[in-house]
Amino acid sequence: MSWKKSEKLMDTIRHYASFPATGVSLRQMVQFGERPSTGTLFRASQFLAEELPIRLAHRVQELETLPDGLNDMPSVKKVADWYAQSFEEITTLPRPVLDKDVRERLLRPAKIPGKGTSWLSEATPNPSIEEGQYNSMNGTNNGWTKGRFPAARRYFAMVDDTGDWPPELQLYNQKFAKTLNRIKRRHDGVVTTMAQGILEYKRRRQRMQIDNNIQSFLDRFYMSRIGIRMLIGQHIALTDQSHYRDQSYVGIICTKTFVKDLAQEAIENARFVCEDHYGLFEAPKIQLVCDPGINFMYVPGHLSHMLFETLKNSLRAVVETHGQDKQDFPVTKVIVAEGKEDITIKISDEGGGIPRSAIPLVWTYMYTTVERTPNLDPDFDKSDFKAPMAGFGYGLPLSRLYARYFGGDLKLISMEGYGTDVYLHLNRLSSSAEPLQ
Ligand SMILES: Nc1ncnc2c1ncn2[C@@H]1O[C@H](COP(=O)(O)OP(=O)(O)OP(=O)(O)O)[C@@H](O)[C@H]1O
Repeated sequence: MSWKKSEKLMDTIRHYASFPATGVSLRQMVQFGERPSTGTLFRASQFLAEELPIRLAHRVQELETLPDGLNDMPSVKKVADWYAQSFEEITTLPRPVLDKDVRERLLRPAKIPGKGTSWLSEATPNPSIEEGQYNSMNGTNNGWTKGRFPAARRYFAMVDDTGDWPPELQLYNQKFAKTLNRIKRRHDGVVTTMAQGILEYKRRRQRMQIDNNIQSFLDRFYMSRIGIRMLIGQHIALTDQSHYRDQSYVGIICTKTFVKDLAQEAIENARFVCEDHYGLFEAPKIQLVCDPGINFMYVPGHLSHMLFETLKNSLRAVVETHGQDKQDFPVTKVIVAEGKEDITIKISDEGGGIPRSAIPLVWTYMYTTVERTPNLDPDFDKSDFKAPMAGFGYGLPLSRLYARYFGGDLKLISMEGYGTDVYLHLNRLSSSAEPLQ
């Protein structure tokens, strides 16, 4: 069944796109509660029922006005339609009619014994982001943007939960989570489909590389996607509390993410993919130096992704520099350091490094030294972006966005002729705001 957007829907999208997004920090998401009650979840649903359409609307508008005909590429149109359809589904979901008492109670913050009223802590500016770096609004909405942190505190808050809530609230929460689930699945293939759109554009225009405009659009677009999926994933997990019996989880956030365990797993996965890809009996070795006690609050899925992508790059460089038939490869070292502000992971390989002139290129989407970009099968849409050994040129730029999303960063220093050091900084204060879209 094909879906078409109406003019009326586009008007509503334009209206929502005139409001700025409200950033939420990792700490705020966790303070919001391990097992939120029906009333608290309802408040969060209400917040998201406004916040997600605002974020989706910005993306639809931007996708539709991309320069140089990029907006006309079939895959780009497909992605824009997914965003518009999801916008429609959230904004048309009927909300329960509540009587005055319930409405007032929903606005009363919970009192936590010994702690007073449970307003969330303020988000602090994200240290890795210059103001407006990932913002598509070009500072036209300053009046609104200034108020963004108090807004997050107002909406994303625990409510007074003494006594029962009317059944409509619970019903709405369930319906809302179901809608979010459907949306999340619809958007699974966004990264691959957008990559396909860029390929279509590069072929049509006979371009080798994308220009700065498109590069910064993609940065904004994928950063926004990380944020949207984080909010959606967190809300679904909090509504369906059966998944996370583990005490250290709040939704998809793990308050005790043990770096050594995750790094070990990423090393095994990257070596496995490397052995498989090059037909090696044994992939180059990776040495891990990490105090087993190091842990912090993070989203384990994000950390695994970044480690896996950077380790794969190192293994590929080592194998290709020293030759596949070599018996003994130089060992890649992964060193984890714990500071007050950051946990830093350094990945040092002896894979020959990268020429200085190519360093800016490694951060651009679709830059890869793989000769033939693997064909993007349209059926691939269904799954999330799972890269093979290499080939799309998305590994580094996307990993850097994941790092920056929670106030960290990813840096790369190379010694051409010897090897590369990648520094993955992870901000452990967890109070920094999302880069706003
Ligand atoms: N550790 C490294 N040593 C040498 N070259 C590297 C290293 N890491 C990255 N590169 C270079 O940077 C390019 C881009 O890396 P990136 O991870 O973004 O994409 P990719 O590995 O080619 O593809 P994929 O999207 O599948 O990860 C690589 O093709 C490679 O040439």
